[in-house]
Amino acid sequence: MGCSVSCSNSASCSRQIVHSDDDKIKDAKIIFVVGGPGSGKGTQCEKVVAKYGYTHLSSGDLLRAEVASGSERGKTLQAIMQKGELVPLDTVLDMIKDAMIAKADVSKGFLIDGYPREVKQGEEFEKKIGAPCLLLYIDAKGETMVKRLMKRGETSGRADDNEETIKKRLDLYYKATEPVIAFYSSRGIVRKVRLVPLVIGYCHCLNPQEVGGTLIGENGLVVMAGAE
Ligand SMILES: Nc1nc2c(ncn2[C@@H]2O[C@H](COP(=O)(O)OP(=O)(O)OP(=O)(O)O)[C@@H](O)[C@H]2O)c(=O)[nH]1
Ligand SMILES: Nc1ncnc2c1ncn2[C@H]1C[C@H](O)[C@@H](COP(=O)(O)OP(=O)(O)O)O1
Repeated sequence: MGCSVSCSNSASCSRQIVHSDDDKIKDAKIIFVVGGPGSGKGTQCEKVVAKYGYTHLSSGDLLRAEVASGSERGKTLQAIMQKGELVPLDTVLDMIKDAMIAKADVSKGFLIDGYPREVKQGEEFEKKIGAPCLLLYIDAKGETMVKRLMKRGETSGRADDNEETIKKRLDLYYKATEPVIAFYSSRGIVRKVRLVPLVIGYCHCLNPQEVGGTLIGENGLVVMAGAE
């Protein structure tokens, strides 16, 4: 919801200044988090949130919440997601925007996980919301992603964590999402995150300069630890 403020000098000013919801997020710090299915986007986002207090918004989680609500829109989405396909751009973008607005007053910045899935999604996001300052690209081998998702599928209850749909999601990732990385690389804002085996505690594999100083504090190092 927007709020409006009237000009105090009504004699000289009859104009109303309207602060819309869009204004609330227009200067928000935005970090896209991109990677294949099961690459560990959600896992790494949790670590960044724990350390830096950013707001984590996963497009997949937002869509699954809509499905769980039982709404008509959720039913349509479920059918698409079960097949491992992308839902319509406007739907996912509206959901992300609403979620950002809802958190705008308390957020230090947003980790947008699972978006953009294709270059067009990035372009539309920038038109409707704003530009990202960084894109974290979580890199993982195809066979690693498949292995993890098959394992996750044993307990996740996710209709798309099965062999056939995982393969389709992976194919779509290579076809549609990898070009996103090339698109933002040309702007110099992509940071490729290679997960290294976690032995004990955190692995400091990126430094503040490498992430442009945007994600972290003065002495901090970005925490990105994982394992095959
Ligand atoms: N062995 C291992 N497993 C991991 C690592 N990171 C994540 N996982 C597991 O791999 C699975 C996928 O991780 P997620 O963080 O959900 O990956 P995601 O990219 O968000 O996946 P989607 O939700 O499908 O987009 C989960 O079961 C994680 O527990 C890692 O570094 N090593
Ligand atoms: N930005 C986006 N655009 C369109 N569809 C999306 C989307 N983010 C998620 N979805 C849909 C299609 C995906 O197959 C499904 C699950 O997404 P996800 O939770 O990010 O998992 P994954 O990355 O493993 O595919 O939700």
